[in-house]
Amino acid sequence: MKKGVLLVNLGSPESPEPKDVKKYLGEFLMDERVIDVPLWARTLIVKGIVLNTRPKASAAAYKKIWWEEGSPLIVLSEQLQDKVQENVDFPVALAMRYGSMSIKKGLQELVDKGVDEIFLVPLYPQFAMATTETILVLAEELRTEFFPNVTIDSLPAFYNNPEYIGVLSDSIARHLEGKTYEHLLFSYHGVPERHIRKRDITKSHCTIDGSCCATPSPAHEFCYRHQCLEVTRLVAEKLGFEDGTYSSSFQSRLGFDQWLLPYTDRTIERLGKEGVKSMAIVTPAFVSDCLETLEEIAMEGEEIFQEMGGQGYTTIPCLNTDAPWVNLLSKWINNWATSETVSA
Ligand SMILES: C=CC1=C(C)c2cc3[nH]c(cc4nc(cc5[nH]c(cc1n2)c(C)c5CCC(=O)O)C(CCC(=O)O)=C4C)c(C)c3C=C
Ligand SMILES: [Fe+2]
Ligand SMILES: [Fe+2]
Repeated sequence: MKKGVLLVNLGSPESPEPKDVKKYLGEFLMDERVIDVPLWARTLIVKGIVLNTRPKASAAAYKKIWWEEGSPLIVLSEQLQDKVQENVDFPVALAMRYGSMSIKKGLQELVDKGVDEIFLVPLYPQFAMATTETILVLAEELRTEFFPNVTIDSLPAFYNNPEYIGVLSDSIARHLEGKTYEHLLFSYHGVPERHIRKRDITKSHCTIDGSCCATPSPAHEFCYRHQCLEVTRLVAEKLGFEDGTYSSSFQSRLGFDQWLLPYTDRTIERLGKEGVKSMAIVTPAFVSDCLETLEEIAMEGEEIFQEMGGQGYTTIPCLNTDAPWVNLLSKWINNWATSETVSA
């Protein structure tokens, strides 16, 4: 048996031009785990509405953050892959759930190198139907159809792993050193509330009423909201933050459904209106900086805060290729390779 690793992130358009953004959004949003409505309704929403309106605006946003080497999300994920490869003695491949760097190509690349035991690493600290689940389901479908002789293990969500919380807390503390800030906002990518209810294995726990996520339940294994709020709680505990100096919010909503509250843009607005003069913001649903952190948070967020009278606005980068994060991820991979159990 030969081992190999497949790191998987979300993906980006091929270029920040509207036609490429449209193609990418078409694939992404037609995923039944992202826009989780019947096919006819999804087709109507995505092809009839979103793809006729959004690509132009999204392309303009991508243009603001695009690097000479390409999409920040892809470039940073490739750099992460290279650094992890330096610490691991078997092949480390990289794939994206959407776009040309497909999971099928990633699996094929490993198989071509003689790999038949694969460790699949969704690059998301929290479980969500629209991220981790869609990766795991597609990888298993591809395995069954094209690579039946390969085995696939996967890294579970690591939102509450003490070493991950340590690495994230150290990064936050380092970026806040010497900075003045009155409030630290933990902004997570949002999902429609319906996604949380759908993955409630108890069928009754997730009332999303303010307290369910703080009440222990087996539902939390698949509760994105609980897993996000836990990251905030654990980091705040680790760094000794006082109540009232930090909070959590959810960004990047799409459409008219009820998404997880409170919304990040409204929270930044409220903080500014309430007279907070300086704030910092961290985005722990992402391990690599991307459109949602570099444009929506670092650019739009600052603009909103300043319009409301805020002055100091500090954006904390994602873990990207920080050595402690690279080392921790490499350690989980090497642990998988040497033990029978898979845990983060
Ligand atoms: C971090 C986890 C993510 C979850 C959960 C998630 C859910 C989710 N996203 C959309 C719609 C869009 N997301 C977009 C960009 C985007 N989303 C994530 C991550 C999560 N999404 C990332 C890392 C990115 C950035 C990609 C990049 O190229 O840098 C976009 C595209 C950009 C835009 O037009 O704003 C859309 C659209 C839904 C509907 C959803 C859950 C149902
Ligand atoms: Fe998203
Ligand atoms: Fe909950």
